[in-house]
Amino acid sequence: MPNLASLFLKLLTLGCQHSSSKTLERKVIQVNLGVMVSATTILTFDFLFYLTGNGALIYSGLIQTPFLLLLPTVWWLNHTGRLFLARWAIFIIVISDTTSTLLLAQGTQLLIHYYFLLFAIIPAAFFEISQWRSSAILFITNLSLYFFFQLNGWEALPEIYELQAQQLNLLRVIMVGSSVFTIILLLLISERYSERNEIFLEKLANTDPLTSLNNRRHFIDNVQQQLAKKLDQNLALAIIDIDHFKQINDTGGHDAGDEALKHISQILSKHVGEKELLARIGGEEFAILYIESTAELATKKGDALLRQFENTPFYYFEKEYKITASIGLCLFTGQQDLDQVMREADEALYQAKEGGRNRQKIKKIA
Ligand SMILES: Nc1nc2c(ncn2[C@@H]2O[C@H](COP(=O)(O)OP(=O)(O)OP(=O)(O)O)[C@@H](O)[C@H]2O)c(=O)[nH]1
Repeated sequence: MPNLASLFLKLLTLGCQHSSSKTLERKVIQVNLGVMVSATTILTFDFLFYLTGNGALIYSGLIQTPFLLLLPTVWWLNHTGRLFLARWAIFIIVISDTTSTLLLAQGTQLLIHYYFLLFAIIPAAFFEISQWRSSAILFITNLSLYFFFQLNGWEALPEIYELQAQQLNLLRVIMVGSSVFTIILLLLISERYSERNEIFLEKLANTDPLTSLNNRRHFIDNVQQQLAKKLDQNLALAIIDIDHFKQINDTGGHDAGDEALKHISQILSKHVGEKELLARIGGEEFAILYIESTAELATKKGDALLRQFENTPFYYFEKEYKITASIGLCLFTGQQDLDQVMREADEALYQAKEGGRNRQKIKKIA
């Protein structure tokens, strides 16, 4: 079973490695899925035709065999990076398949010409906006084919007229239903992919790429949201600045500095509670918003953090780097301007640095 699932996933994503964007990747997946849906539809109808025992329908199923065998070439084209050709290939195959079956066996009796409506709509999803000419050609061709057969009809092989009315109706319903199902499936994939892309882009816009912590902008947005929750709160904003960070870069190189920042981020992530907000707001500067925090609680937390830094040295290529930090803390109630709170915390941080580093200073604004 897991092998089947991984095979399905492999076939679905064939060619994605050649896609230059998430949108193109989605289209490649839709084309690959189109191959699966087309093959399943052909095989299902072949089976149903076999069940009816009607010779003309069984013959119409046989006519489809070469097209069924051609479908994997679409996967092969995607796999080899010929994404544009693959999209044309799937349409040429399914249009030829439908037309041959209609002309040589089924006529318009089973409503197979309704598929032309499906083939007219889908190119808009399969091709990119810049390839609108392909979408337009396929749209006009398929719509013309649909109108032609809808208005003029086409005679089926005589044996098809021997089908019972009930059988014929059932096959018609399945034929139209499968077109609608295909459209819904492709729409769902499109929606799911767009949703995933939005989440991905949002994360990218909100996160610091080096440490994966929230960035400054996202931190400020989150704090503003916290302030909007209620008027009077006990909040504390801490700005944490690593002491003499430049020395790590100077001694171990920029890469050592980067690794040290990751190490520091891990300590900070473990330190903050579930509801507290943490971010990297500058090069070697971090911020925490403590919620429901008195002066005593915030001081305790700050002290614990300073000890944690001291007790967790950073190693890079077996060299030990002692890490200490200075903290500027501002206690506030949520009714003040955030810029003012940040300025006060910065001022407290400056005092902590001036006072000899590896310490915290507290300010309170009412
Ligand atoms: N490796 C690395 N270094 C960074 C990054 N961002 C900032 N820095 C470095 O951090 C150092 C900050 O130096 P300063 O602002 O002089 O402060 P400091 O050396 O930490 O000293 P004090 O803050 O005064 O204790 C600079 O050398 C920056 O190049 C980064 O993303 N990666």
